[in-house]
Amino acid sequence: MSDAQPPRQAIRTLQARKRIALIAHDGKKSEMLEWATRWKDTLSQHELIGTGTTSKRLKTALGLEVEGLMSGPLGGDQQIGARIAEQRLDVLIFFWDPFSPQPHDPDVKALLRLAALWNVPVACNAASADFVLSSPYLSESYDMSIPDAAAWAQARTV
Ligand SMILES: O=C(CO)COP(=O)(O)O
Repeated sequence: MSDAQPPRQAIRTLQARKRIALIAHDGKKSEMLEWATRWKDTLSQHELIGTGTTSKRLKTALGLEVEGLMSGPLGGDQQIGARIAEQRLDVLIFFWDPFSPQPHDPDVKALLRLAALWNVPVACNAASADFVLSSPYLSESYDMSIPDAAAWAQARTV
């Protein structure tokens, strides 16, 4: 077991207009479309990004503006993870499929780890996504605690 962890926390302020990632595994894509249809007006007030196929489906079916990254199995989850590490993502809505093993399972796990690490709000199903989108914090600025990366680098002696 390692006791290596960031020695203290820093504050990160999220702006009122959030950067929201939308991702759904194939078995969950229709559920995501149904959910996003219900929340279309709210979603359109924020900046949306998504993995390749999910973003394409949302754009085509709902006419939402969504920045499309790579498809998940081709590295899309890792691209979203990079946005989290760079503090360029505020909310993650990820309908992952508990019934289908994915070829890129390690990428999925890595993405969820980074979201947990950087204190990014995550919803992994429609009910939790309803809670996140109906939160008053979604349309306000919000101060959250994140690991202090500079203090971590300084404290490392290995
Ligand atoms: O596989 C995914 C997330 O792990 C989603 O990728 P697509 O949106 O390209 O289907």
